[in-house]
Amino acid sequence: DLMADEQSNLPKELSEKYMITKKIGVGVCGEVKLAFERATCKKVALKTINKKDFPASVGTATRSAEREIQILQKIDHPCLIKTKDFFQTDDSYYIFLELMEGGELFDRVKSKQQIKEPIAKLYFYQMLKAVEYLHNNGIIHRDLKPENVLLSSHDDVCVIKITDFNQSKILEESALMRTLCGTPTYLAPEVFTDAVTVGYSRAVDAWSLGVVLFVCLAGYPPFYPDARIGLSVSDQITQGIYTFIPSKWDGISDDAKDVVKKLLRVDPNVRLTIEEALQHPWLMDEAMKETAEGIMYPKDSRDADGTADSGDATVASTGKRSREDEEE
Ligand SMILES: NC(=O)c1ccc2nc(-c3ccc(Oc4cccc(O)c4)cc3)[nH]c2c1
Repeated sequence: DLMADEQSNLPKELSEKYMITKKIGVGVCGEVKLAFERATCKKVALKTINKKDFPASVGTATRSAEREIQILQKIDHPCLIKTKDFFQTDDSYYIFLELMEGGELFDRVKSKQQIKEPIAKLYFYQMLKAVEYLHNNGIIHRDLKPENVLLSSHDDVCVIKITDFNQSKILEESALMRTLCGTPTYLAPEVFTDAVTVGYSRAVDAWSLGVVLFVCLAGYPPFYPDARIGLSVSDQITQGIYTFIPSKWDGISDDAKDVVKKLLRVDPNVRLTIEEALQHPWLMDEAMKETAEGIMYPKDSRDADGTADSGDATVASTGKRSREDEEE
């Protein structure tokens, strides 16, 4: 496990409460280790963010770390990772998170080559519900990928949780919104026409979920470096050029392909929103939703009349946010 010196420069109260062992994941901004709470012997994940890792932009690292921590402590949804504990020193943040025994979706797809369609649909439905919750709370994830989708167990049917809010963005009321609330007597026309396209930053999450769904179903990514394509990955993306390789996609339903096509639309204005994806025929599958709701809101958390205690409590206070809730 940890080298003695690493264990030694941890805050004393952290070492007294937890035993840190092996590395289980590496993020862009730090690493994730397996830890045990000494009092309960329960396993937890420890995400360490070193402030000094980006000397040049130490300000940015700290701000994004603080934003990540702010989001982690505010969110409450069965498909979003929860914080268990938190420590800070001059040069690092230590965030204790619930341990997801099934590991990262990335490794699951790698080991299974392709995820069976009904299971991919169960995972995708949970991702949509998690991102719907984030968007309704004015948060854009901006880094959705299989490495940031964790599985609660080794079983196919399990809860998934989205993690890593290091790249996330919190939507604030914008100057444009305040302008549009005023009297437009002296307002130039382009302010109105520009307003039509502002506020689609959340569409990036829909695109990313399209890529994640593609990878789960097909076992290969839609956009990847390949000399035979003759285009850089960024050109493939900006032109929306990808292939449904028949040998991989033959056994997969047309509805599943249709969701992917409508999420991988280059123009964010016509791309499927999270809400529209939840209404797509592929997701109109009561049996799947029954299974999903059953594992997301296990019966012990249900009250007498069997209704689930909604994980969207926070949303109730803020309700739906219009597209205009975007900073410029
Ligand atoms: N990037 C993040 O913000 C983040 C946040 C939390 C994370 N937890 C894991 C993780 C959890 C369990 C894994 O399998 C194991 C490893 C050891 C024991 C075990 O039971 C399961 C692998 C990765 N990866 C994470 C990444």
